[in-house]
Amino acid sequence: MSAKIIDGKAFSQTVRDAVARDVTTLKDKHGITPGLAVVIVGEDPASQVYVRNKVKQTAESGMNGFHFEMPATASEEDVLNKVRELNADDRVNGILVQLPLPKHMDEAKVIETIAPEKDVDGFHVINTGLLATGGNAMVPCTPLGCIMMLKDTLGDLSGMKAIVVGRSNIVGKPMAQLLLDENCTVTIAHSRTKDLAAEVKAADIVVAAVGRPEMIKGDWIKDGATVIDVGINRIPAPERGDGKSRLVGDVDYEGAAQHAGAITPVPGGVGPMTIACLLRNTVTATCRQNGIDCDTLQ
Ligand SMILES: Nc1nc(=O)c2c([nH]1)NC[C@@H]1CN(c3ccc(C(=O)N[C@@H](CCC(=O)O)C(=O)O)cc3)C=[N+]21
Repeated sequence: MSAKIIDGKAFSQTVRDAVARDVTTLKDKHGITPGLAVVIVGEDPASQVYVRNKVKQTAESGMNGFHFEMPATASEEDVLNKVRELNADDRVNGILVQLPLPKHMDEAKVIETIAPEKDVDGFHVINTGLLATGGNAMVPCTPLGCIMMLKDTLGDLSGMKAIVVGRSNIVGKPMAQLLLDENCTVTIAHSRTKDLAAEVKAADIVVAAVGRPEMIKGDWIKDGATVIDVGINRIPAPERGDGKSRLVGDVDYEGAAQHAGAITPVPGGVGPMTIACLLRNTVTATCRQNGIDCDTLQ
């Protein structure tokens, strides 16, 4: 069997086109230009591609982008004050504080200081609570992108067995919640799971979000299953002969593609969808802050 490749790059373009149309409507009909503020503290080389793409695509969507870089030596209070300033700024509808933060800062404290209605990452406890209880949450961008790709590939997910490998607050837990909302039977696996291979083998949907290069082996995948690979791992690539590294996911792509019905590549899968969903969330936040029904924009 040879798997269908789920093209996150192409799908993200469709999402971004729709966002751009919504931004045009918000400007023309309501006189509002959505604004997204991104705060980066210190330098994490791993996230530089992300930041570059984000800034470029915010501009392309017609939104206002506000970019703040603070040194790694900034104090927690400096970051909290920046967040408070953005909370109070009417031009800013969405706030993203790039994680991870330097070790001397309390990430939870910074996140909980973001106004929940501007929390376009969906990391604030108000939003995680709303997601868990079926409310009107801001949904974290990566899980949102994953569920969009799954529904686009499979249609109705009702009754399917899904496994999420990884239990982080930013991907694993909200992903499991979204799959549950689609009436999947959901397993959350982690480092203490006994016989992970057997758990994965039972699943119709596999979402891998562990951050370990190629740890999910191809022969663990049930024939015909749909595989969503959230991992973006940079590893040495001596075979290239040019000293450069390469990107791999959390799934052994070549092996898994022999069994899967459909699979996301890395790069070009979940990553581009995450950014598109950040823009989508910024439009959603703008609508909610202004009492506009987002569904009627186009
Ligand atoms: N508050 C916060 N929210 C985040 O959503 C967040 C964050 N902090 N910190 C860093 C991580 C990382 N992240 C990525 C998103 C897209 C790509 C992406 O688009 N990758 C492309 C290109 C990869 C490449 O070529 O290097 C791809 O997968 O095809 C990568 C990484 C969001 N993060």
